[in-house]
Amino acid sequence: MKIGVVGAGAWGTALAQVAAAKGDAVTLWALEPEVVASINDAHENSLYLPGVTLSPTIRAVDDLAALADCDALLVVVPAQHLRAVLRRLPRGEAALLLCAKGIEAGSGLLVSQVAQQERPDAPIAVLSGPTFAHEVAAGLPTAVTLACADAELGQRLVERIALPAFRPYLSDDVIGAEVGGAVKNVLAIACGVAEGAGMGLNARASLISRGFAEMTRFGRALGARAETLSGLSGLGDLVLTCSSTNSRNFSLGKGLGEGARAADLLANRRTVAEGAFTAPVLRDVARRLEVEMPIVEGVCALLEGTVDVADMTGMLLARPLRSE
Ligand SMILES: NC(=O)C1=CN([C@@H]2O[C@H](COP(=O)(O)OP(=O)(O)OC[C@H]3O[C@@H](n4cnc5c(N)ncnc54)[C@H](O)[C@@H]3O)[C@@H](O)[C@H]2O)C=CC1
Ligand SMILES: O=C(CO)COP(=O)(O)O
Repeated sequence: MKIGVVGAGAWGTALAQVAAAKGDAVTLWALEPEVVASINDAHENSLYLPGVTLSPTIRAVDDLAALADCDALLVVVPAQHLRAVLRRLPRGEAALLLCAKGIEAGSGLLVSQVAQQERPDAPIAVLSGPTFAHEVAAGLPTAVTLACADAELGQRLVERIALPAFRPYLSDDVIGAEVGGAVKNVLAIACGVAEGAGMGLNARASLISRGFAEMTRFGRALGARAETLSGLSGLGDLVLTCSSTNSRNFSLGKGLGEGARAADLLANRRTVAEGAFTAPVLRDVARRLEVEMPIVEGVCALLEGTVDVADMTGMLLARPLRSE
């Protein structure tokens, strides 16, 4: 199975390294010419994954047409750019393994739903789970969810990307795998806020736990299965992302908790904090589905600057007492 990777940020580069680990050639499309040059000349992505020596079998390209002969494409561009990039991909039979975590602004669609609209004939799968890119690139033990409605294709993809320290678990719940990855980014912002404002570890644990209840309610409303939400791509990724400043979303929240404005924290940043883009559209979809998501509502209000940290905390703590 010839693999191509679309998007050479930290995660696309780490996944190219995974796909190349068995010695196969991997074509990696990068948006930025300096990333193409850095990978081909120095076997390093000095912009997005500095310090990692990449396999020499990874060839970076700046032209999406170079992916035309691939059997499977790992699509790793941020959720808000996915539709535009899919429109420019060469037509073909390649399976799309979608690796971004987010909900598209405007449409309110999950990544697989965007891909189905743009590439209705392409077989689709989703890769998600607790995966900091630099740890995967360093070969540290990692387990992920690979979700695909077509069990045979899913099995082939699992076997193609599995490594001794990179362990995919197969699922047929595509929506469930995506909901976890999209929602946890918003909840990680909330946990970062608690960290930045010095609220303590009890607060963080409560946000993870009550946030998981929000994720589960939202996922169930979209048809996700409960066991997917409590698996690697749901609870697993929630715990990872809510626990470390290695997470861009947690770090963004920490800055907010310390009193910075969202616009200042987001200005001129090169790396993506998907939760900032997912939050308002997640809130809108949840309201439409009549799913209660008070933590997500609070994160949105803080990002929009309509409340400060004290207001947000007060609003969450003053909600009516209820059973768990
Ligand atoms: N970094 C990580 O540890 C992980 C990231 N992800 C997800 O993977 C996706 C990509 O994230 P990263 O690789 O971390 O990105 P990154 O933050 O390292 O880099 C930003 C990426 O956005 C691309 N980009 C910027 N403007 C663009 C445009 N107009 N069109 C197309 N691409 C554009 C850049 O070329 C670059 O590839 C996100 O959805 C993220 O949530 C998932 C798992 C782990
Ligand atoms: O998705 C991730 C880990 O699974 C990466 O999280 P951040 O995008 O918050 O850095």
